[in-house]
Amino acid sequence: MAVQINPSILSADFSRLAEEAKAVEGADWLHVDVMDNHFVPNLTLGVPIVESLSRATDIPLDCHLMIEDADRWAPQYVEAGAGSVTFHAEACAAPVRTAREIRAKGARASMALKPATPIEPYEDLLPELDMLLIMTVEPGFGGQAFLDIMLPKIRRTRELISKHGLELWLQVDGGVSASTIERCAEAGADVFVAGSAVYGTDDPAAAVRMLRDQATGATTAAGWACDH
Ligand SMILES: O=C(CO)[C@H](O)[C@H](O)COP(=O)(O)O
Repeated sequence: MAVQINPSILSADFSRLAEEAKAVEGADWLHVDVMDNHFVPNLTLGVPIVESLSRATDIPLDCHLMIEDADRWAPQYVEAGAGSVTFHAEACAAPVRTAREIRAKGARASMALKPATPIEPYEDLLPELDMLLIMTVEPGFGGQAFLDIMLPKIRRTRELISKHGLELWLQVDGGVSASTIERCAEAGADVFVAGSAVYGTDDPAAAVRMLRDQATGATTAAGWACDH
């Protein structure tokens, strides 16, 4: 699979979301950060805004639910127009049932792990998922420094994906920029969320292209791109 770059609207201007979506034309997905001020200490947006945004852009929505009670809410984001819904392992009582519900409603099912949550207890669940998100910052805010200590977890997850022969996408989110994306790609990530590194520039579409070129180069050099 070719690498994918998903700009995070957490760093966009929330009063102009439709225009901000147009500013990243060429991006693979638009990463929508849903925060409830309980699971994370920040509050952003919910179902009605996702519904409006899905009508305002042709870029598919990659909704990252940083909320409690994810089992209850995840299917509603599919109904609101999300093409991919990510729930947190730490906030989901029944990840298999929730992933199956997301898929049954026609979206891609994804699970996220906070930095302190290991991948190993979830190995048997991986076939139920279309994507695994490894947080490379503590979730809640954009503009944080990338956590290098997550690179071994990315490597171990890539090895598990290869071991089981899965078509699972491996996403990283938090502090992904021109100076960190190559390390993530070398470690095995293939879907990259970037907020400030895209929306913090004068030309967000050009930033997407540059990040894509860097990640593609690093993935090819690492030599694992062709086997999945
Ligand atoms: O999920 C998130 C924070 O919880 C954001 O998607 C992430 O932090 C993106 O912002 P940046 O690229 O500036 O780190």
